[in-house]
Amino acid sequence: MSIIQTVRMRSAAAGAPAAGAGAGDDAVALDLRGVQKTYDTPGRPQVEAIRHLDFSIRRGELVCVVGPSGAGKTTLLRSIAGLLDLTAGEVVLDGRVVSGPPEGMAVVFQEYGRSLFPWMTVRQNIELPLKEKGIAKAERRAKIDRALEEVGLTEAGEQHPWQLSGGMQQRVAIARAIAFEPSVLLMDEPFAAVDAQTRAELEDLVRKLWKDLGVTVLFVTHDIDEAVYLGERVIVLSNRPTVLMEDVRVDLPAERDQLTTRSDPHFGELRGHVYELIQQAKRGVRPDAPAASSPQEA
Ligand SMILES: Nc1ncnc2c1ncn2[C@@H]1O[C@H](COP(=O)(O)OP(=O)(O)OP(=O)(O)O)[C@@H](O)[C@H]1O
Repeated sequence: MSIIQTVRMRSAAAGAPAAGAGAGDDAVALDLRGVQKTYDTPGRPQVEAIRHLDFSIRRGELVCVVGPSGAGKTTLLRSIAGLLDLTAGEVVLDGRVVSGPPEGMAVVFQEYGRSLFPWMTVRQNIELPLKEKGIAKAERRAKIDRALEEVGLTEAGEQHPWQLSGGMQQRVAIARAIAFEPSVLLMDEPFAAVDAQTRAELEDLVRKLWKDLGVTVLFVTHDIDEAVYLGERVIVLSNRPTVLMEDVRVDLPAERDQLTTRSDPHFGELRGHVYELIQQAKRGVRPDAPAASSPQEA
């Protein structure tokens, strides 16, 4: 997906207030209520991607989503981002039903190379959505400075993306997202295309930003270790059509680092548990499967 789509996402109008909004829970940033998505392409068989998803994310939480390949992770993310029409249910962001790309959301995609404009400097790339939002120049400058500092790229502002490493480019994409000060930051396998060492650094950057800025993060990944290392919760999806396998609470200490956390026996237990859930999901075990009938009933 391109930055153009990302920028448009941010500038479109927010949806209508959700039923019960106002009396709602201020602590909930994102609420999925009975979300269903079936792709219905004329001339092609229907694809039921999401059968039923209900979960919420509290303000300031960092939640990861994992699931087997083809489970519907991207469909889920695009549904939350207001890029797909749902078949049923609703996504509620800050008490408002998402009916198109919402104002308070920013997305970081895997393909940093395609999401940054190569002819613009790093600062100009970060500035673009701020301009779209109508923020005055002095304030834009301050927000860009802070975002660059947060991602450790203060010196790179006048460079172009193609002059930077892949990891640095992804930092620029993250800086652009946080400069915008979204209510919810969606990250779609953002580190899948970088080397292992850079990936570890970027994971630590996400934890740091999350703590510094208090932003709510929904992070989709294929990587079970990454999900457990980063998240306060890991939402495990079933195979397609998707339902929730389990919402796993990651009760590891808030202070995490690559060495200590990953060698914590409890990290190993959590990792093993999520791994086992994914293996079950791949075998077709799912919570909504009808219970096997007893011989008497057969
Ligand atoms: N535009 C579309 N039209 C029809 N079917 C689609 C469309 N997009 C996705 N699908 C189907 O929906 C299902 C879920 O796809 P999705 O890309 O959301 O899964 P995923 O979990 O992100 O996959 P992966 O782990 O491989 O990235 C798949 O069967 C896919 O083929």
